[in-house]
Amino acid sequence: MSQTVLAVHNLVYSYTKESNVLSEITFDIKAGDRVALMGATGSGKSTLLENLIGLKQPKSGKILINNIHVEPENFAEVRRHIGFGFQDANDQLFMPTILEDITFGPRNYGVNNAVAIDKARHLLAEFGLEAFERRSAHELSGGQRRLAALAAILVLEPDILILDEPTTGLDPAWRRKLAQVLLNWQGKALLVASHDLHWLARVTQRALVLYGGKIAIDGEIQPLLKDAQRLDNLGLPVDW
Ligand SMILES: Nc1ncnc2c1ncn2[C@@H]1O[C@H](COP(=O)(O)OP(=O)(O)OP(=O)(O)O)[C@@H](O)[C@H]1O
Repeated sequence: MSQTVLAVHNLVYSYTKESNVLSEITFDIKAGDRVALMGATGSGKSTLLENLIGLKQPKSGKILINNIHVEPENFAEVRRHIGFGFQDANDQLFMPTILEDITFGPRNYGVNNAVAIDKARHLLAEFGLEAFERRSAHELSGGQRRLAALAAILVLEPDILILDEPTTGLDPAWRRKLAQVLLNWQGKALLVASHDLHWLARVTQRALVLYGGKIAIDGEIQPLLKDAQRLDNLGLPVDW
């Protein structure tokens, strides 16, 4: 049986004393699982993702990554297992060149510079960005920046990749390119929050849907996306 990479038990989170944004959130993600996190605007997707990586602290409940509690004393260790892509790729690219951005993480973890460069170049070639390695992030298009940020995450070989709205601002060709990159990245766990239902249907197999602060659905994505009425009831009308 596949190893559980992420386990969430009864997570509760609130911004205010009056009400909880998330409650009774329980689910597991195993190695090889490809999971879509869906929900209407304001349903709590980003809040949940930020709890998973320790940027926010739950009011109660447990989060385990590879059996390690996501708690302040373990953050450094836990973050070695997680790759997190922010909504804004600019948050992840800050070095003078893309090559330095991608090698920054491995070098920080003590990987030999030549090995780090080799890995980075391999990813740049896979993503079709090899000609841009000496450019800085602000000299790239939005789509190129997004893939460069993804390369900076994947170079660390995380056990779980967590992405928040990765297709925002991408045209159909770049949405397809991003999907192909993620489909080639097999065997590891993927959790991706998005409003882009058609794109999610190509990249993931399972849907977690947040509604009313809870997980309303945890099941196969394909039948759900064919059920327009159900999606509508969950605040996810199709083709709007
Ligand atoms: N810093 C904050 N203080 C108070 N409430 C907040 C804060 N950040 C978010 N919220 C509220 O928490 C709820 C969940 O927000 P969140 O950003 O997690 O939703 P989301 O599903 O990611 O939305 P979107 O699809 O628009 O990105 C919303 O009602 C939002 O207004």
